[in-house]
Amino acid sequence: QTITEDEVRAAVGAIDTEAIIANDAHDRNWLNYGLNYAETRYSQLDAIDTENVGELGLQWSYSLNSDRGVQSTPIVVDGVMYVTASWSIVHALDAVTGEPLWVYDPEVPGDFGKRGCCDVVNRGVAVYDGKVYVGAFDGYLHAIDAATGERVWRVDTIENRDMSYTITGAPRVINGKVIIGNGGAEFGVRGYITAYDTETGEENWRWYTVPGDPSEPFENEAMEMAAETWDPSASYWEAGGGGTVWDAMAYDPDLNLLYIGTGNGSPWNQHLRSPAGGDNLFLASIVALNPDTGEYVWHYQNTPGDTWDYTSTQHIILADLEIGGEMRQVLMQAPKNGFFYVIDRVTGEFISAEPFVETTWATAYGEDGRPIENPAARSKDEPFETVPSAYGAHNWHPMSYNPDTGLVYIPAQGVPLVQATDPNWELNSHRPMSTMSGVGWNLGYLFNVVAPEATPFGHLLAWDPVEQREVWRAEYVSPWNGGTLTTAGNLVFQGTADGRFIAYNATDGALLWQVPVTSGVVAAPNTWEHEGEQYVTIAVGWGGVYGLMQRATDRVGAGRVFTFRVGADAQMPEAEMSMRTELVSGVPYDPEHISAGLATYVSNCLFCHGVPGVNNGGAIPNLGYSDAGTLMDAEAWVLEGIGVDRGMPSFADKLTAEDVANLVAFIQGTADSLQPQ
Ligand SMILES: O=C(O)c1cc(C(=O)O)c2c(n1)C(=O)C(=O)c1cc(C(=O)O)[nH]c1-2
Ligand SMILES: [Ca+2]
Repeated sequence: QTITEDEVRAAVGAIDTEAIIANDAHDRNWLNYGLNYAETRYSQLDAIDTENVGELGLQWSYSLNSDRGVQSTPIVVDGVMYVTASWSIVHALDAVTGEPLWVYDPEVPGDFGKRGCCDVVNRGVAVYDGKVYVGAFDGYLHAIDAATGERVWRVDTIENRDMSYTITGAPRVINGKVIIGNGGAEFGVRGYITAYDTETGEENWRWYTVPGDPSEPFENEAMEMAAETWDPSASYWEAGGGGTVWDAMAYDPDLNLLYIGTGNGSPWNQHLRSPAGGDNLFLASIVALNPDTGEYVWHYQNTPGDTWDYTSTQHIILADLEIGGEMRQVLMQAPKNGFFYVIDRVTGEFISAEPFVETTWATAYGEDGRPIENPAARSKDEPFETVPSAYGAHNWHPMSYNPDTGLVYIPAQGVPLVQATDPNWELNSHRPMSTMSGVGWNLGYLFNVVAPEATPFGHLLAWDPVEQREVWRAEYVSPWNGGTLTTAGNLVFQGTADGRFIAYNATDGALLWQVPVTSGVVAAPNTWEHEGEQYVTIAVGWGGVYGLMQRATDRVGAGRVFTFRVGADAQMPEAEMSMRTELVSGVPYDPEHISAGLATYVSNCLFCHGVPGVNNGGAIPNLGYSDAGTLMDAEAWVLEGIGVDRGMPSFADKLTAEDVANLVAFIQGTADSLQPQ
């Protein structure tokens, strides 16, 4: 090992708010989830450029020992790397050699997996004053000694553990406070964001995104204002209201403003949530807060009265752009709803919004900053195919902004879905694991009662935010490609759903270098310098909400971190695991049990395992491709909980041995019907 505990202590001990800001002068370290507080993911390092990028070779790779989604952007401080795997496990590595320094497991119970909508993922850590901070999937925020990996403190961020709150996002540290939001709006929660003292873990402030029980006093004036935009007769607040702050944050130190993105409503369907309509503040909005006090400063709502899971939690980037001959301090966002926004970050004033993919829910934005909606898109009486769908035209996968090219590099996509109002939805009938709840999603919609017409796609989109137009694109075979990094070497780096890591020319999109990695990629790469040498790192591991059930490559290796350097020549590893590609056969069953098994399957298994044999699964196995032994052992999996550590809950208090026999009949029967005759 080349790095000592004292060296780590000194390096991370020197990180404070000023040090994060000072790193902007050279970008040698990667100190914040999005590199800097502006979250540009543009590095000034230029030793790797369009001339020599083709000579990148493997410096090292490191197994994260995980089989679910890896979404982490590593943090790098003076040659020490902190990267997270699924289940929020933190790995500290020597960044130059890939040797582990320590591993910290926050011990998220496997049973907690069912409380998240979208895989047991984690997007990374924050570092500050000698400590590493991770928000664990079960809602605890941990402070860890950066040198030893010992826990310093742990706090519970969840105010009501009967509700399905989680954490997937990376914390940010500003002015001595560590700030984190939660996920959970698919299940029914009330969104908020909380700041804790970095030293002690003591709560400094909490800001709710939507109003609560109207019989209680409002927490602040912002909540009073927000309440006027909800149907006062509705009991939305009993379902939580939604608005979770599950990913994006950015900070402007000069304005001392923290920008957050808020999520969708709980339930999704606005006819059920707030029948009289209204904007339903602060759902699907960008909100500016004072990071010292948590006080509201301004907001801009991208999607008024959200009913489509059009979260505005997608990446926010701060930049200064010349618009109409004037320099403007702006923020940029490409949220799920398919429009690219440029907003004045001082005042919240709307500057422009244009579609970066096809959009059917709205055609354009008016000068007032409101969408011109297609009235059919709210699917009140008839199903409607919204484009984009709830998967988003762009999801959490970080974009990047290169001030040299003036372009934003967006992982854009389309995943077709048709939404129809669920006539049988009842408030709070859907709690985690309740009967007929799927796994507890609480949306108020049915999906694909009519087949969608759109075709799925994924591409890397280079977008000019001033002119609001596409400049170039790179097409992929599938949606759900990784986040992007751009550099002063005139490069864009991105990993793909089909398991490649690619470098493009940032100006024109020419593909300059690519290498196959051990599984599909969803995370964003980073770059950093140590002792005069520039490195590029990507954490690989297929998963996240689309990746749970679908995949675009047969390579399904464990989560793994890869670091590249010009001239390095370590051997690229092979994928350790491969998928079974034969349908299950030979498991005995009674054909009369198939139809009962179908009903049980749809309400308990479908949401994660998909339709047996229809495609070969993603991070969660498709049971149509089980081996016969596993299926014969179904009672152990379903009733005895042998898979709990891997996230497969026990259904012992919900299903019987007879139900399991029916499930087996349905799975084997379906596989038999799909066998070529
Ligand atoms: O409403 C929420 O609270 C919430 C949370 C999360 C999450 O925490 O990961 C996702 C979403 N929504 C969501 O809508 C979504 O598409 C999504 C994708 C992913 C992922 O990790 O792949 N997470 C989430
Ligand atoms: Ca959501």
